[in-house]
Amino acid sequence: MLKDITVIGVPMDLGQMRRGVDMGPSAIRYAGIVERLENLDYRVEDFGDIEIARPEKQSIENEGNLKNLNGVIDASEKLSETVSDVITNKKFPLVLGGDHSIAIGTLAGVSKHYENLGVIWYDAHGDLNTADTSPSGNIHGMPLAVSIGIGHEKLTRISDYTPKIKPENIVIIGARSLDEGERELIKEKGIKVYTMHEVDRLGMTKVMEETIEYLSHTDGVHLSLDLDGLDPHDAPGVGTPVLGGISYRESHLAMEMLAEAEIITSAEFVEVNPILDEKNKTATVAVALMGSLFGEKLL
Ligand SMILES: NC(=[NH2+])NCCC[C@H](N)C(=O)O
Ligand SMILES: [Mn+2]
Ligand SMILES: [Mn+2]
Repeated sequence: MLKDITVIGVPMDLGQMRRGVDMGPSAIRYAGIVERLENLDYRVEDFGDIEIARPEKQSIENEGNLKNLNGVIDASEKLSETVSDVITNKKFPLVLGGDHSIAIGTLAGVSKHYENLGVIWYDAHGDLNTADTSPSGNIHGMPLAVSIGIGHEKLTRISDYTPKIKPENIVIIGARSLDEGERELIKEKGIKVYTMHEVDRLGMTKVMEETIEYLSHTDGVHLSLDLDGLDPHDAPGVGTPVLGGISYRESHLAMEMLAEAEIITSAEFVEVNPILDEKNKTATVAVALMGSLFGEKLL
């Protein structure tokens, strides 16, 4: 892994309707992310936050079934450029959300730099909806579809190219809530998914061994970790919690195995909502997982 990390905050809340997720980056910084990584001998630079339009200032514009479309597009373009610059400067981009719609911008910035980018989508959800299939109109339920080139043109063409990633380079881990259209897309595109059934049945060790093997032909791997992939008992501060999730321990194991395999080239941790949290527990869990991802060990 690169020895230089740039932390980028994205106080995005336009991709869903619950207030508070814009404070995610602050909560993660408060939980000590910079110090944690510095203690592992990384040089860490905090870029600060990407500016997000506040709905109070600009009228909430819905286009079809896409809430706050223009605000999400603006932020995605800015984030894409910032992430791309970080990679050009040979630094590891570590993006802190914010709701999961930010993955549209992150992947737009990352994928330019790889021929064959792999993506690990650690999440209770597939985030594979489009305006037509989404039950909510919330764009945080759409970023993975957008990144394979499916959805509104203004979203799929962020940074002027599409698609960002190939369906066969994606592994979803922790899924337990999929909408009908998402199931169809998964089947149609043959996307690799480890639902909670497989996590239980195989155990996290096997799931990660297989994931690492499955992505071995890629030239970079982006980790997009939605804190709601974890069980709400361990990560209560999320906007769309789903019971029966991945445990804190399994998640540490997953991060440790990724660290050992040395395959992760960019990462984002999303959906931390301090208003819904218990004493910053979810941000603290996020920071602990980032510690493991970057090689923290007990002995
Ligand atoms: N990133 C997330 N937490 N996504 C939740 C999506 C929930 C639901 N599938 C929707 O489209 O609205
Ligand atoms: Mn989710
Ligand atoms: Mn998600």
